[in-house]
Amino acid sequence: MSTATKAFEMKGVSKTFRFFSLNDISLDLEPGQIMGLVGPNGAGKSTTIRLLMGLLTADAGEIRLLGHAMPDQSAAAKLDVGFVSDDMRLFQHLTLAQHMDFVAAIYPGWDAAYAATLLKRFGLRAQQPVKGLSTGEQAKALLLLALARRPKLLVLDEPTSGLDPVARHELLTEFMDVLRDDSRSILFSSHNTLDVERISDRISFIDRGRVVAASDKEDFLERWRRVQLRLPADQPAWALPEIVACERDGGLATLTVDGFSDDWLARLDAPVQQVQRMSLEEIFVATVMHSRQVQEAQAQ
Ligand SMILES: Nc1ncnc2c1ncn2[C@@H]1O[C@H](COP(=O)(O)OP(=O)(O)OP(=O)(O)O)[C@@H](O)[C@H]1O
Repeated sequence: MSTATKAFEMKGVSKTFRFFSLNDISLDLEPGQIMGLVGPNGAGKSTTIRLLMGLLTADAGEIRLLGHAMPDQSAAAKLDVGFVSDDMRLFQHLTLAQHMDFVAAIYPGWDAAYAATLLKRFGLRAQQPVKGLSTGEQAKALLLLALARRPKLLVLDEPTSGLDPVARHELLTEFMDVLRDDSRSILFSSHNTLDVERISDRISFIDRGRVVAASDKEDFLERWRRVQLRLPADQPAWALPEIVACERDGGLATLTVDGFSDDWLARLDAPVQQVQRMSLEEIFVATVMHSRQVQEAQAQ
């Protein structure tokens, strides 16, 4: 196990609003890794990130950002954390160059050469007042300001929303570049499972205020399969914990399996038609649907 300070840690964190509660969130990230936080609308992704950044105070639990207790030590933590969320705004009457000067004056890690490279790569004009930039350009400008600080941890709430596919591609490439220095880490939330699948080392699924699954990306992709096999219509389906869904069509059954292995499949002792890997999007949907079914069954 690594002894290095974790990029962040949340233990048993809860927060209740009038119509929503975030329950018992426990997540952590090793330095040098990217975590994708994935969840449906209103799942609690932004609330989790706001708690982590000390913008909200938890009702219960412990939060550490680069080893600093939050929110008490947030000033120390934030020196080394770059944060961008989609409700952030730039000063509309200033140019991007003025923003860059401003950020460079505050943060000692500012890397002017890297900022110049990002300006070119993102196709931004430093001398143009921000109010003349498109929405996507403003999002890229915010990301440039965060990236060029070379923070130890980047926390990005929906960083790719509003960006065109080319800009998204450039940004994801930039994220991978950040991790060339293996003490740096990224936490980002997204609905876009393709982006998450492409760059994350760790993935956490969140739904209705709870973490419903969290593991290494490879582990998710290895464990889940769609298995199609022949099963006579009059024979009951298997009641096994690994089978999270079973669709039947005449003599065919399609199983969605979490915990697949060749040995497991052999135990079913049925003629197999097809075994397919699942995309992260399919795994995400199956995880959320299954967790909701379990919760609803428990509530009855
Ligand atoms: N300050 C607040 N006061 C009351 N309710 C809040 C507050 N902040 C968030 N919520 C509620 O918490 C729930 C989760 O919101 P949150 O923004 O964390 O979700 P999300 O997963 O980021 O969603 P989306 O993908 O749609 O952005 C929502 O129902 C929202 O109304």
